[in-house]
Amino acid sequence: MTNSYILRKKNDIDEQVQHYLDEVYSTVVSRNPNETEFHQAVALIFKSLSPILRKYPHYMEKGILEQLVEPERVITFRVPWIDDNGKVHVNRGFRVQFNSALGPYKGGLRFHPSVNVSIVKFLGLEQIIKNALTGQPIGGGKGGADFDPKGKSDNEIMRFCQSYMSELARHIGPDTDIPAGDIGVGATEIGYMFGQYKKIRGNFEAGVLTGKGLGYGGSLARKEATGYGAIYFVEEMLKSKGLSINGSTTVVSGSGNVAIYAIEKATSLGAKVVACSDSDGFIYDENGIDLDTIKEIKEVNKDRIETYLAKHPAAAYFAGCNGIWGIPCDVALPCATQNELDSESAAKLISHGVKAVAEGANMPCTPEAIDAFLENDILFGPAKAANAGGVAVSSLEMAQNSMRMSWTFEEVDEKLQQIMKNTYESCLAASIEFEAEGNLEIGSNIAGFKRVADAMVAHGVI
Ligand SMILES: NC(=O)C1=CN([C@@H]2O[C@H](COP(=O)(O)OP(=O)(O)OC[C@H]3O[C@@H](n4cnc5c(N)ncnc54)[C@H](O)[C@@H]3O)[C@@H](O)[C@H]2O)C=CC1
Ligand SMILES: O=C(O)CCC(=O)C(=O)O
Repeated sequence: MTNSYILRKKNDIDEQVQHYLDEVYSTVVSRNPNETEFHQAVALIFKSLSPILRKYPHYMEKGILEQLVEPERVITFRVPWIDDNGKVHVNRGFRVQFNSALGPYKGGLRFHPSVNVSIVKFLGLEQIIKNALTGQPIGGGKGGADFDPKGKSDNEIMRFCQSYMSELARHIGPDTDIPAGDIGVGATEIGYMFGQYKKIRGNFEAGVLTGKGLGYGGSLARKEATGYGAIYFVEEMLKSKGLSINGSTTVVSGSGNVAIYAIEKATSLGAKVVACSDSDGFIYDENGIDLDTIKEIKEVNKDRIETYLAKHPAAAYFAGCNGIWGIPCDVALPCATQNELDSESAAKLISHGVKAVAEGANMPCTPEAIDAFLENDILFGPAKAANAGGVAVSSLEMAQNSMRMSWTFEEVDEKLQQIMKNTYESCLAASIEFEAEGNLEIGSNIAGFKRVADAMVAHGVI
C-alpha cells in the first residue's frame, strides 16, 4: 500500500516535470519559429534538467524555465559602412542581453556571415550556464553581426567596428554589459571598438570590453585562456580514468584562437597533435603539427591552412572539414564552430578508440553525437564547461581593470587552472548527486542552472 502510494507520487512528479519541460519547449519553438540553433540549445539543456526539477519543484512553481529561455533584451541594429572603393554596405548587428541574475551581461561578439538571431540566442543561452559554472559574478549575453571579415582590408574592418560600436555603445558599460571576442573578433577588432566607445563616452572605461590589447588594459593569458582551459579540463577528465594527455594522439578542428592555444597547451603537456583545419579543409602531419607555422598562417598572414604544405611538404591536405574526424586519435577537440561533429563522425572516432572528446567550440557536437559518446562511455567535456576558461579570464580582466592593476601571466594562469578544476568538480558533483555519475553533460547543465535559478528565485519575478 505504502509502496504503491510512493510509486504513484513518484510517477506524478515525473509526469509533471516532463509535462512542464515539454510545454515550455513547445512555447519556445512556436514563439521563435525557424530559430533552429536556439531550439537545439534549449533542448540540450532541458534534456538534463528532469532530476533537478524533481528534487526542487519550486523552480517549476516559480516559472524559472519560462523566464530563463526568454532574453531580458534583444537589440538589433543597422551597421552601415563604406568599403575602400566608396561603396556603401549595410550589415545587421545584434546584442542579446540574456540574463543578469548573476552579474552584468557577459559574452563575446561574432562577426561571420552566418550570424542571425537564432545563432546569437543559442550562444547567449549557453553563455548563461557557462558563466555560472565559472563561479564568477557574470550574467550571460552574446552579440555580433552578419559581417564577413574575410578578404576585408584593415581600414574596412576598422570602419565596420566603429559603425558597430556607434550603436552598441549606448547599451553597454563596465557594470551593464561587457562584450569580448568570438569568431571573427580578436584583439584588433576589440581595439577598434574600444577606441570608438572611448570617443563616444569621453571616458576611459577599461572594463567595458575584454580581450583588449595588453598595452591598454588587457589581461595576460586572456588570448590563451579558452584553449589552455579546455586542455586543463581534458586533463581532469582523463585523470578520473587514470589517463593523461601526455603521450596521446590528439586531433583539433579549427585553427583560430581556441584551436591554436589548445594545440599549444596539449603539445606542451606531451600530446602529439596531428591535425587541424579551417573552413576549407584540414591538414594531417603525422610528425605532429608545427604550431609556429600555423600561427604565422593564421595570426600573421591571415591565409588558408592549405599553405602549411609550403613549409611541410610531407604533411597532407584534404579539402572539406568533416574528414578530420576520420583520423584515429585518443583525444578529439572540436574547436571550430557549431554542429561540426555529427553522429557519423562520432561513430568514426569511437570505432578508432577515442578516449576523450571535449568541446572547445560552442555546441560543436550534434545531440546525436553527444549521445553516441555518452552511450559508449567516452569521456565527454561539454562546451559550457570545457571552454569556460576564456570567459573566466575575461572576468579576471574585469577584476584587474577595477583594481587598476595587472597580474602576471603565471598568476592568471594559476587562477585559470583552479577555475577549470573547480568547474570540472562541480559538474562531476552534480552528476553524482543526480544519479548520472560521470555524465558531465547532465552535470554541467544542472550545476550551472542551479546557480542561475537560485539567484532568479531570490530576485523574484522581475
Ligand atoms: N574566443 C574565445 O575566447 C571563445 C570562443 N569559443 C568558441 O570557439 C569557437 C572558435 O572560436 P575562435 O577560435 O575564437 O574563432 P576564430 O575566428 O579565431 O577561429 C575560428 C576558426 O574556425 C575555422 N572554421 C570555421 N568554420 C569551420 C568549419 N566548419 N570547420 C573547420 N574549421 C572551421 C576558421 O577557419 C577559423 O580558423 C567558436 O565556436 C566560439 O564560439 C568559445 C569560448 C570562448
Ligand atoms: O570572454 C568573453 O566574455 C566571452 C567568451 C565567449 O564568447 C564564450 O565563452 O563563448
